[in-house]
Amino acid sequence: MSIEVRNLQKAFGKTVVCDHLNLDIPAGELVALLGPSGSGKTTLLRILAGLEVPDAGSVLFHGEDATSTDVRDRNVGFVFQHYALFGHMTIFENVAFGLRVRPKATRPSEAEIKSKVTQLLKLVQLDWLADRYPHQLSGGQRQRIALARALAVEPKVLLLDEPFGALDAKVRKELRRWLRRLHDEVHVTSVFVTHDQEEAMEVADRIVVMNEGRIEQVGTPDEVYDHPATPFVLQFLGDVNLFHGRTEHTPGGAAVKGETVYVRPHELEILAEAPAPGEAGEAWPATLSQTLTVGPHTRIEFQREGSGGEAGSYLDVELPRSEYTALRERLSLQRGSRVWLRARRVTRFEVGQRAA
Ligand SMILES: Nc1ncnc2c1ncn2[C@@H]1O[C@H](COP(=O)(O)OP(=O)(O)OP(=O)(O)O)[C@@H](O)[C@H]1O
Repeated sequence: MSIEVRNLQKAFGKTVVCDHLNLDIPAGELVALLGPSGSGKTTLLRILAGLEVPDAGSVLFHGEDATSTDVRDRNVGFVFQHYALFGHMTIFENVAFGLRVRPKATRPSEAEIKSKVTQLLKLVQLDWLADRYPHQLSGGQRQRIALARALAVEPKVLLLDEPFGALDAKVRKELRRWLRRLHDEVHVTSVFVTHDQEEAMEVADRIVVMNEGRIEQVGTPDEVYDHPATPFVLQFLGDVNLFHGRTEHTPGGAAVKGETVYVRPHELEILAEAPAPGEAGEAWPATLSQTLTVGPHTRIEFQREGSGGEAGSYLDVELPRSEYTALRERLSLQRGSRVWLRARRVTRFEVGQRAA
């Protein structure tokens, strides 16, 4: 089922949490709402669910206005970060719950419930845990059961709020891939909230980047990473080095037009000497100040040289560990080494600002 959000507004007191939001989610997509804490992701999700009422605007499910439809009639499934399973029920009964509480007319038979729950437990690859109780499961297993329980009632839309937030890094990673595969099997339109850009990039078909109640950009993971629409998106999706580019005074001198140049750490290469005049790419002289190796990557911190206002500021370069080791040998790199850093790729944004 497709979801459309039209001109949605919501404020808590004076805090505007959803600021004229417009969004189209085609049926069957897996979409991530990504943004920092307080950007309005959860509030948007709760409005989609019918747990929160917007001040203005509308939500359409499959083209029909669902803004005032009760949460029970929206046919949505939820999975939350701390989605407590019923502790006194077995895993099987937890998953069966949504089917058993249906009104008699639409309640499946006992045989149908058994077959459906077994099928769902197989889908989340935990059928061998059917007779256990929630406290006997790991956190990751519990979240998979929570998903099976949400899917049991065949929701038209699945809403997940930081579903893996409470789990440790390794389990989170496993569950992300698992969620992606699961979605490829069931194809239910799904929206999940996360503040983790890696999680969004790895799992989602499309990412909605939110900031201060507004949508900054909607796009595939590649689109938002390679072609960020705003400086916020660029900076939120990964580390970046920042340079202040040229500044122009507009006629009359009332306003200053500037430019900021952004380069990601893995887009900088280390050269022993200044590039020859006319060679492509911008380059900056810098001094190596320290290196840090974490797993397969080495992060090398440099300080800019020169006499401009940015002399002394730090620049990060990131290389695969083996590549850095080879380069260190070749250029005899050590703390204090003077090199040039050349950008393979830069992103520029104009900054229009009033002159002081
Ligand atoms: N019921 C409420 N009453 C008052 N303020 C609220 C309420 N719910 C949310 N807020 C405020 O609205 C803003 C957005 O909250 P929301 O939970 O939607 O953001 P979020 O992007 O999901 O953040 P997080 O990642 O921290 O959950 C926050 O400033 C929050 O304090």
